[in-house]
Amino acid sequence: MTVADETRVATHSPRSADTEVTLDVRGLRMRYGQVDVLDGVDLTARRGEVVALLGPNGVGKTTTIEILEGFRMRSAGEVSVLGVDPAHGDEDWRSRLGIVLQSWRDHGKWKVGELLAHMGGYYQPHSTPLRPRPRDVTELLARVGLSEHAEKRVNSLSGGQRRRLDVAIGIVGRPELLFLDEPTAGFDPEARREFHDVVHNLADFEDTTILLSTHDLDEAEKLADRILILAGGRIVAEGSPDELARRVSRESEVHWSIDGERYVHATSDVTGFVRGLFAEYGDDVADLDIRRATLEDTYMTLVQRHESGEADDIDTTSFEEE
Ligand SMILES: Nc1ncnc2c1ncn2[C@@H]1O[C@H](COP(=O)(O)OP(=O)(O)OP(=O)(O)O)[C@@H](O)[C@H]1O
Repeated sequence: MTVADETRVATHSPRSADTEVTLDVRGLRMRYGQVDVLDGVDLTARRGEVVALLGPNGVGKTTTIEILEGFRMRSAGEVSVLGVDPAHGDEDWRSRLGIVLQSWRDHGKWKVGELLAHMGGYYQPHSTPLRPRPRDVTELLARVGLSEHAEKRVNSLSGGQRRRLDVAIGIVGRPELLFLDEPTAGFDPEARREFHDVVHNLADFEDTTILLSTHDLDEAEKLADRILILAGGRIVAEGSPDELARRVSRESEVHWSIDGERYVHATSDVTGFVRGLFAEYGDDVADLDIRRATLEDTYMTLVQRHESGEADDIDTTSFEEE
């Protein structure tokens, strides 16, 4: 398995407006008892796009994903997943989805390789020339870093290895659309990096659409073309990490030093400021560093704004202008 280049930050090209929409959700509502957990969620994803769903604990991320997977009936709203309403999805539709649940504790006595071959068997009748199904087990084990564990029983795997197997099960059928619910919980840094490589490859080379929920903002920033923040039952912000950062603060911090003395200046015109700095001090400028609000800063600000009731309108311009 190749080691991922962690400097790569969702660099695959943005999907154009005419790229096929694989996920389309309008006014999704979910009520548990007297509580409206989802209160009008709108979201869209295009083929090959990686979309990250962020939000505080208990906000309804898993509920949303389970509705899209067809595992949970919604209270109201329109939902189209690969052109089908999940409430009426048949076997053929299901074979086009890949699912990595938050926890999957079955099949403990199976050997890893055997389990993947068994699971893969379900997809064989749904193989197409464009998407040969299932994936080759040896290739799949290598891809998720489990080659050495093919003969081990599932219940003897570590937590992180088990999670890698969950990912392998999710992609054995070469899905067009992959749902990942907190996929890297329990991963060590190396496994996380390798997993990110797997996701980039799926999106870039196989045009797989990916919807993932995560609490790891660094992971969201590395993987996602677009980030959705769910709060109070709705998507309160969406956009690329940069677009979201600009919503919170249009200013970036420029740090530099001259003759060992350190300076910092906040500006919304970084290019103009830096040009002026070099025009004035030339080669004396050292340690130049430009810092924009991190996704964590942005996320905290947007969620707190929402919780304090001063939420602004959803900014969907990035998506509509594509
Ligand atoms: N079957 C159910 N019956 C009643 N309430 C439920 C049910 N499933 C979930 N809930 C409630 O709905 C809310 C949303 O839960 P959900 O698991 O979708 O949140 P989440 O955003 O995925 O949370 P986390 O980040 O902690 O995984 C929670 O308050 C939860 O307690």
